[in-house]
Amino acid sequence: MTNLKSKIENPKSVVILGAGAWGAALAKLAQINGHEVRLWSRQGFETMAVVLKDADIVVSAISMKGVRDVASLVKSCPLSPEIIFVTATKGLDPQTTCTPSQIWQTEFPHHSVVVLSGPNLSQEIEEELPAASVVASKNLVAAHQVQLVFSSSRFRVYTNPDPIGVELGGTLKNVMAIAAGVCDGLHLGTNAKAALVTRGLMEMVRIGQILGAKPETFYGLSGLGDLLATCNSPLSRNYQVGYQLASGKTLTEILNTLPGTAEGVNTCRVLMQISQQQHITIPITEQVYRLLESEVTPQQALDELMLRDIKPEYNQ
Ligand SMILES: NC(=O)C1=CN([C@@H]2O[C@H](COP(=O)(O)OP(=O)(O)OC[C@H]3O[C@@H](n4cnc5c(N)ncnc54)[C@H](OP(=O)(O)O)[C@@H]3O)[C@@H](O)[C@H]2O)C=CC1
Ligand SMILES: O=C(CO)COP(=O)(O)O
Repeated sequence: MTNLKSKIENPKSVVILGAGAWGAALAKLAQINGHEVRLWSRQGFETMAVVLKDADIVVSAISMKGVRDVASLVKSCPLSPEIIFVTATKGLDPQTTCTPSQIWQTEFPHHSVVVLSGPNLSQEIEEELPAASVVASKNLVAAHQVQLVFSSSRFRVYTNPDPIGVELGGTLKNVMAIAAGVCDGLHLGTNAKAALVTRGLMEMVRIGQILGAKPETFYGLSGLGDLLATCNSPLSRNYQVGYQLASGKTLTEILNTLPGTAEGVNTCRVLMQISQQQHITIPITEQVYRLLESEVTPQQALDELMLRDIKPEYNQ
């Protein structure tokens, strides 16, 4: 355990890849802790090689669609063997169904890869409101290094030894946040929302276990915590997608005006591929998918869920 009140004795050189909402918020968190921070964006003037020079920690806050390209660009640059990679992306690769950390680990098999995920709506972090998050890795020494970089009196960071569970918690909840937005957009009430989020969590655990996550991880900050944040906040872009679908807008109209990325849209499609390959029952995800594909209306999606076969709460 480390006493945070002691001043930072070992400032790191931190590179943040992606200058979107989350990259900018993470850069600010590391900067206020006294670390040297450089932000890379594909729209910036500095080359990746220049930005990465002497980096200790490289944080990817790129949206899922750019992760593969950015990881191979990083691979083409000279790198210290000591660099720790941190991934903060909450998505799944449509081509391979891999998580972002699996992509980074495959590209950099000799480096430590740490997942950072939690209930962290970037606007609240920018407003300096208190929040907590999780850093997870097979290498807990590396996770602790990253914990030190970001921990402060307003950002409390925990370590966790289940990177795939922590990563999937943050990724799968985006689909549930779309469903929660629909629920609120249809004014279905608090009971309906509680049922949706609870059954959604069970669905997340079911998928997560098959993909190698520990069930208990989903009851922590990166699972239940992020589910509560994004299913209840209009700041969540995924929630906004659902809310606006319920108000009759098309997905194209919504995405054209949405500020930033709603990863749940792509994640939902990838989860349908996974559920077909692995025969996993994911009724809520399936209805969100059908809604996104305009195969059902919000009301029809609700009816489909309510009229499924009745069954015991556990061991469906
Ligand atoms: N915002 C939030 O509250 C949180 C977001 N996240 C996750 O972080 C990730 C980023 O989210 P957020 O910052 O909000 O999204 P934004 O849409 O604000 O930013 C996305 C970033 O990814 C970059 N990017 C996208 N495609 C490429 C590409 N092909 N090559 C290089 N860069 C690319 C964008 O660059 P450009 O600007 O040039 O398009 C931009 O810097 C998502 O996976 C999200 O789920 C996680 C926790 C909190
Ligand atoms: O992941 C997030 C908060 O933890 C951000 O949610 P959205 O991507 O839905 O805005």
